[in-house]
Amino acid sequence: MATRVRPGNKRCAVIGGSGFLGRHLVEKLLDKGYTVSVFDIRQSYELPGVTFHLGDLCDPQALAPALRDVSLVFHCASPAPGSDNRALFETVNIKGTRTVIQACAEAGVQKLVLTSSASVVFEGTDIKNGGEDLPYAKKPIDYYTETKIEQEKLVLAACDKEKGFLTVAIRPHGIFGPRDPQLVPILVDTARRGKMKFIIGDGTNLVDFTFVENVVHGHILAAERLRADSPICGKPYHITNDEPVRFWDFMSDVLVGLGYAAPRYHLPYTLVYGLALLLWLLALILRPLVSIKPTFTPMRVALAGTHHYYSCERAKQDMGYKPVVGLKEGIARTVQSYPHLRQGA
Ligand SMILES: NC(=O)C1=CN([C@@H]2O[C@H](COP(=O)(O)OP(=O)(O)OC[C@H]3O[C@@H](n4cnc5c(N)ncnc54)[C@H](OP(=O)(O)O)[C@@H]3O)[C@@H](O)[C@H]2O)C=CC1
Ligand SMILES: CC(C)=CCC[C@@H](C)[C@H]1CC[C@H]2C3=C(CC[C@]12C)[C@@]1(C)CCC(=O)C[C@@H]1CC3
Repeated sequence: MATRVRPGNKRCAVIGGSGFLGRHLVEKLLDKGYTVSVFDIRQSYELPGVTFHLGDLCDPQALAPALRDVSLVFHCASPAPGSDNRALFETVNIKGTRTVIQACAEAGVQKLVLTSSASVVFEGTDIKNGGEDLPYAKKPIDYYTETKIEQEKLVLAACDKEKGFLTVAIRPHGIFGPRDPQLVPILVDTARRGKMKFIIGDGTNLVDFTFVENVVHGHILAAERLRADSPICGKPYHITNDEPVRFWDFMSDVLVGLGYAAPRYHLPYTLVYGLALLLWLLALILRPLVSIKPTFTPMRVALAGTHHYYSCERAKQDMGYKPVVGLKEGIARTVQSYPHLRQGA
């Protein structure tokens, strides 16, 4: 076990710092006077004040140099949720997170902030204003969620005030913003293929979409409030925009902002879910022969057609969280940042 790094030093590490959320987090940490060590499987940019360490987080020897002299670690690396590679999720999110915890202990790190996900309690059915006391999903909607649950449990259980190792988990939901590689690109691709004409269900289902800077703000607040006498030790926190919005209004605002038509025609939820399930089964059966990647997976239909929004009351109370960018402004800034995805570009 290494000696403890001087508490409060402004050196931190961001595991997954080359990714969408990770890079926004790194930029804000630099603004706040931290020096940052990024550990990632790839390097996607260069910035003064940032040292990159490339490697797989499952490899303790690769991780160690990134955690040297660091008192605070953010862990926001994960395989992309769209993958159906169960073994990869298990290796990176479960085994890899154990490695991260062990490497933190060996390096004398004092605080670990995990990026979890609000979807750890989502089973594909309505959640309205869900609190952190909801049980973990018994039937998680996919391997990604299944392994995010185990990852969160591992990190929270590792919180040990006696040993001076403090942990907390941030559960964001539907992160969006400039440079997001998922939400806007998938949406625009679907629109360009002429498949964004339909609204699944009656279109009134409310969902949280969270602007990336609010997610970053929640992470940094949690890190700075994480002390042995703080109520946040070993707990999960929902971080949202605190403005649930109709899923289809959000999609329409982004689409219209980029010059595409908003979806108009309604399809019954159960019909679309049933078809998605059939297609998923067909893709599974035919997998040895052909690779089919359906747009409408059961998971996506559930995300698009149910209520799932979460209360961030606990984060407000325990860490003084308040979103720093409203939804309308977040959408405007996001739309503006994708000139290459505009209709006709
Ligand atoms: N985006 C969202 O809406 C939400 C995200 N989250 C969580 O937030 C976190 C960040 O998500 P996001 O920024 O969107 O994801 P990204 O995929 O953009 O970022 C994750 C980064 O981790 C890297 N990575 C993956 N596997 C490894 C590995 N084995 N070793 C080292 N680095 C690795 C990725 O590299 P590569 O790209 O090459 O795989 C990528 O650079 C994740 O934990 C995710 O579960 C939670 C809720 C919602
Ligand atoms: C709220 C939340 C958890 C958002 C996460 C991001 C993605 C899961 C969504 C981003 C774009 C969405 C999308 C669909 C499903 C959910 C997303 C992938 C559809 C495939 C749903 C069915 C359609 O009619 C087309 C949609 C395209 C965009």
